[in-house]
Amino acid sequence: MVNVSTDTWVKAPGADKSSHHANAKIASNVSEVLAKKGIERPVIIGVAADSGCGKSTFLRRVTGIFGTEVSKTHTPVGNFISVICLDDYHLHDRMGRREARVTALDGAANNFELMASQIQALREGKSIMKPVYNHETGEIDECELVEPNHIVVIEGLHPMYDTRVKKSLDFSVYLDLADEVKIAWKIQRDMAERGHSLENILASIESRKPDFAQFVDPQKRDCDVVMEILPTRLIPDDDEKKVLRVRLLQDENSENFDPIFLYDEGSTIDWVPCGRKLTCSYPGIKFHYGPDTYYDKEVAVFEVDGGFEKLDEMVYVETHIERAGTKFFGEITQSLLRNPTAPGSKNGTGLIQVIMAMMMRSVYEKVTGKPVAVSGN
Ligand SMILES: Nc1ncnc2c1ncn2[C@@H]1O[C@H](COP(=O)(O)OP(=O)(O)OP(=O)(O)O)[C@@H](O)[C@H]1O
Ligand SMILES: O=C(CO)[C@H](O)[C@H](O)COP(=O)(O)O
Repeated sequence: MVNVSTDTWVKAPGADKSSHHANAKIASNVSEVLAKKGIERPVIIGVAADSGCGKSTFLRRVTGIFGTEVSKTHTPVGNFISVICLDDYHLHDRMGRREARVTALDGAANNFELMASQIQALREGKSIMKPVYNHETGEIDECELVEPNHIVVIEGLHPMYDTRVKKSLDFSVYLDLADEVKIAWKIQRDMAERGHSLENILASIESRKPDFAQFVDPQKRDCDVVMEILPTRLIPDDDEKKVLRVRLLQDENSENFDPIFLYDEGSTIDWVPCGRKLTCSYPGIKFHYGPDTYYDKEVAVFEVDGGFEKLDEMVYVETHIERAGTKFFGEITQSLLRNPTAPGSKNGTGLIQVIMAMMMRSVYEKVTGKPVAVSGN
């Protein structure tokens, strides 16, 4: 642990943009953590999505792939990955935003100067004293120490919005939910877990739409992978939005990763594996793989529409998924089995989240040249 008192600290650029951030600091030299943890160069990964779109669920699935616990906390939980919630760079507290009549999604309501200087500092191996946005109170709490780690995930509304922050990323992910799915998940969460009323939830989603469209949604056009979560095409008008069609859009020309493919790279395949080797209940499951264009980019699409019943049978599907970066036979299936009750374990969201977690591992290994120890085989 870096001894905060001995480190020499300098005020972080952007700290003067808000009184809440006045104590934000950056260590003036590379922290001892790098040597002690054997960190070559911290790998920075951005995960962008609106509130309630599954970022935490995805990052919990990253558990086990790296052999450590990863949760939405502000200090390194495991010995490998740290997660920073970018809400911590809100310029105002909740009351301040109400008075300024601005939403948290608005670029002007976030301190990108501070975000860029601190994420770059972590990438250079320096520790930072970072503000903390408290969602319980809506206030901005005292700064806390965040040390560099092998992987630093920055997740939230704007990881790819500011060009300086975007340039610091080694891998970028966007979770793109269709409105009807986002509403279904928000209702499920904000009513069940946060006691909100249906009308408040719907009003909140509506009020956020203009700023979401202007400041958050455009990030999906230029990132390494997009996970689209849409209503199924296997049945018409699925009111509950329980059956999902999930598409992984993979940039074919990304610097740090190679897209996965089904069977034969570059081909176009529709595959319905239900039958003797994969137990499906209505409406079953359908895979698609093939080339497409996405905002003038060439992408390789891996799509899963529907769901499956028995997690262990996924090993049959896994044998036909190529270049997923697995380290032993059945690793994707084992990772699903590690979290059998996690949301989406029996549909494309769980499967593709595990695949993206393995992409994160492959990016780390490519950038650092260091293999990640395999856990759990
Ligand atoms: N694949 C899934 N299938 C069904 N429900 C899901 C799935 N992933 C997440 N959810 C549900 O959606 C809600 C939000 O998920 P989660 O907390 O992971 O999102 P988040 O982006 O981290 O939210 P926030 O930014 O508000 O903290 C939760 O109720 C969760 O159970
Ligand atoms: O879009 C969000 C990202 O999570 C939140 O609404 C934003 O961070 C403000 O949080 P709160 O509503 O708790 O004040």
